[in-house]
Formats: sequence, C-alpha cells, structure tokens
Amino acid sequence: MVSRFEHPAGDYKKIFETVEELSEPIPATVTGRIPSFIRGSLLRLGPGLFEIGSEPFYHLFDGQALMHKFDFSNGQVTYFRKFIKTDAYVRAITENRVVITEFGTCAYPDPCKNIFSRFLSYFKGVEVTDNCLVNVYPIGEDFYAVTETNYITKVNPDTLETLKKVDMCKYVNINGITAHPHIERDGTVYNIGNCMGKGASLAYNIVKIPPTQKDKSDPIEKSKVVVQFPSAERFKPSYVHSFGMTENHFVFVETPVKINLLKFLGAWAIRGSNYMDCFESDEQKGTWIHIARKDPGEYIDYKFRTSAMGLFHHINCYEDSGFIVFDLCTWKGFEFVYNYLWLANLRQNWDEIKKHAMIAPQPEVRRFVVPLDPYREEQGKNLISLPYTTATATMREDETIWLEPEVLFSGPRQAFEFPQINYKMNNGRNYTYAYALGLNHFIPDRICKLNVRTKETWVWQEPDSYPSEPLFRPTYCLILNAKDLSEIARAEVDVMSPVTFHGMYKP
Ligand SMILES: CCCCCCCCCCCCCCCC(=O)OC/C=C(C)/C=C/C=C(C)/C=C/C1=C(C)CCCC1(C)C
Ligand SMILES: [Fe+2]
Repeated sequence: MVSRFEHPAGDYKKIFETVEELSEPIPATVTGRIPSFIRGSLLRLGPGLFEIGSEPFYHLFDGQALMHKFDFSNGQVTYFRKFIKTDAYVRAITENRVVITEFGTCAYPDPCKNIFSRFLSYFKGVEVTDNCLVNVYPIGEDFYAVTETNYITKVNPDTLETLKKVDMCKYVNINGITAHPHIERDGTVYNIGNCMGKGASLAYNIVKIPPTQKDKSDPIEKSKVVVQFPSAERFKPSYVHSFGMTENHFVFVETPVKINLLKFLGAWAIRGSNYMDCFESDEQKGTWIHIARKDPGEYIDYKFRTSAMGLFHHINCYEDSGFIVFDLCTWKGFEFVYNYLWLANLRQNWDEIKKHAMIAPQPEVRRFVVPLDPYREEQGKNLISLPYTTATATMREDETIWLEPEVLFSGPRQAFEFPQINYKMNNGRNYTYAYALGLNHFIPDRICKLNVRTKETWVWQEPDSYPSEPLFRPTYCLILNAKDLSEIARAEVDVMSPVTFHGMYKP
C-alpha cells in the first residue's frame, strides 16, 4: 500500500493554487462506460481561493470554501463548481483583504480605518469563521457545507447556491461541531462538539438532529444534546475531528492535542492570533478513550487509556460479543499533525517535502478493542477474548484499563487517510473493507483498499495524479471497481481543480 512514485517535478503544488468558479456546468469527456446505476451527484469541498489581494492564506485549512459537483446521468457527466458565499468569502472579496481570521491566518484590522477604531476592533473579540471548506452532509431534506465551528451553511446541492448561515449555538450547547457526523438510515444525524458547561467546566457533547419532520419544520430546531463526555482537563479540551458510533454506543477518543482555552479567550482577542496558536500538545497525558450508551444516552465511566496519538478519522467501529472494536487512522506521538500542513511546506520541492515528513508524526492504522464489562477479570490479565485480534486491554492497579492496539497497516510516511467504508451497509457493524486516500509524505498520490480482517491491500495509482477522495489533475472523476480498484471509467474536464477534503455522493 506504499506509493510507487516519487514526485520530483513537484506537480502536486498545483492542488494548492487558486482557481475560478464556473458560471455553468461543463461537459466531461468520458472514457470507459459509466455504470447505469450511477445517477446522481458527487459533491466535494475544499479550499479554492488561497490569497485575497496581496494577502495570502497560510494554512491548508484557510483557503475559501469551493464546492465541486460531478453530475452523472445516463452515462454522461458534467462538472460544476462555485465558491460558497460565506461571510468570510463575501467580506474578503468586498474589502480585498482577509477580514475574518481563519485556522492559521490572522485577519488584521482595516488599515483604512483611523487608529482609534483599529484599537477598538482589537477588543471587540474575534469573529468566528464560517468558511465551510471541510465537508457537506444532509440534515432532513437540506444540505449543509460545514467546517468545525458553530456555523454551518445551507446550500442548494443542484445549483450550488448559498442559501443561509445557521448558528448551531442557537440550538444546542456547543462551541464548535465536527464535520464528520454519523447519519442513520432514517436521516437522524449524530455529531460531537466541544462545549463550555456550567461553571466554565469543559465537556464534549453528542448532539442529535432528528430526520425530516412530518410538519415540514426544520429538524435543526429540534436538535438536542443526548450525552456528555467529561474533559480530562479543566481548561484544555482536546481537539476533536470525528467520533465512532456502533449500534448501541458512542466512542470518543480524547487525544493529547489540546486547545488552550486561556490562550483562546485571552491572547486571541487582544493581539493578532489565530486558531493554530491556541493548540498545545500534552506529552504526559497519553490518550483517553471514552464510551457512552446511545439510547438512552449515558456516559460509561471506565478509564480506558492508551499511548499518545494524533487522530482525525475513525474508520469504523462495532460491537462483538461484549466488546467494542474500533479502527482508527492514527498518527504516532503527541505532536499536532496540523503543524506540518502550512501551505509554504506543502508547496516545497519534493526533497524538502520528504525531509519535512521525516520529522513529522508517523501514520498507522490501528485496531483497538474495549471490553464492555472490564471489571469481571483480575488485574494484569488481557481482557480481550476475541479470537481474531491481537489488540489487548489490561486492568492496572489504579483501575485504569490500558489498551494496546493491533496494527492493521503501517508504512513509514505512507498514510492511509481520509478513510471511507460502505457506510450504509457497514457503519457500526463488523466489516471487512476500508478505502482511503494514500498520502506519500503528506502528498495525496493514490487510492488504497484494506481488508481489515486479513490486512490484504490494493492500490490504484497513476503518475502525476493527485487524488483527494478522489479528484485529479487535469480534473477527472474516476470510477473504480471496489473489488480490486481496477478502472471502470473516467470523466475528464479541461480545468484544474485544487485539493478537496471530504464530500458525499447524492443519489
Ligand atoms: C486531501 C489531501 C490533503 C493533503 C495533505 C493532507 C495531509 C493530512 C494529514 C492528516 C489528516 C488530516 C485530516 C484533516 C482533514 C480536514 O478536513 O481538516 C479541516 C479542519 C478544519 C478546517 C478545522 C477548523 C476548525 C476550527 C476553525 C475550530 C475552531 C475552534 C477551536 C479551535 C476551539 C473551540 C472553538 C472553535 C471555534 C470551534
Ligand atoms: Fe476529516
């Protein structure tokens, strides 16, 4: 599953360049035969505008949200893209400067204003960004483009028009909410977000948004918090990017990558800083794993611990014979991987890219197992009795339960990231296959498949192609056979497309 290619020509730099939106869909040239059951739209999101006037964005997660769409109908394909007209985008375009602070780029006060109003604007605090460049998902009958703040943006998935900005803080007690909800077959959405509770105590709330309402009212209005996970530290919640959901449980992994709230609330409002400045990594704490029952929501107060790791994406999790099995795309150690995703680094020449990735955390796909009844057995004994995994859980003297994972895939600087499963069929269930984007020293250059039972792997790769779950240069949408990753068809358009993070197929 490692890459067959080196990239000395540095063509990958193109996926971090600004492009224009399109005024109308353009036809794609199809090679092969698009299967007739593929009728719908592939929607994807990522950054499309990497600078405004003379002001650059600095981090991979700062560029302004561009929504892409491939439409499939009767074997024909069109491609369309539009910038989401968020406040961050519209105000930046209007004032020709960065107006709202992004993940790693700070907005400075308007230089045209007099010194007094500039001084005042420092103390007004920071406007939280609505730059929804990370993912798109349905809520009821509607579609929302999202980042990880409290703002989500309703879009029309056909015209890519921006419809309205919604503040989730109005409905539930959260300060931010992830771009990776779980969606049940009936349309119920579950998500997790950091929250500041009573007496400024920190927690992580699981939010439930019901499906389409009979009375046609907006399901978001009926959002509620169903269960709360405590934070390991009083003023430092961990960064959370995704979580796991089995039939009856939620799995939340609390990593050592912390948001220092004192920095966040204080320093940020007074001098120019951005979200990246507020993270710190705790070398001592390791990783805490939390479990909660789903219905009714109830936190299960077992102290599962494992070594320090970075985590963005859960692959899948399921219950089996009194255990919860969960598979993760991890990064070894406590250092924040986002420190390596500054655009200046990703745009370097290949030799520098490789040097940089040598010192970064290393990726590994890991399987963990937790027992649902850990206090049955004595201390020091492995509590896991599933015959097919070497993952262990051991009760320690202090009543914490130490987890050692089984490694499902490991290759130096070769990440299996941005994972996908056959979600409708397999989420929360015992499963066999996971698919992902292969990162070669952080450069996305292949599509991978992993059999999580046997560890067998498959790869699709082509020279000078930089997929992102997957989008390519020159932009083409590739249809691969899920069995062996062989090519079925491709629909190519004569425009360049920058990197995208996540998206969805809308039948
Ligand atoms: C697709 C190819 C990419 C090429 C290189 C990738 C290398 C990747 C290696 C690791 C995987 C990383 C996965 C991350 C994916 C992703 O989509 O991340 C985007 C995340 C964003 C934009 C997060 C924004 C979060 C914000 C603004 C949070 C703000 C807040 C806090 C920090 C504290 C609490 C309040 C608030 C406002 C929510
Ligand atoms: Fe993600």
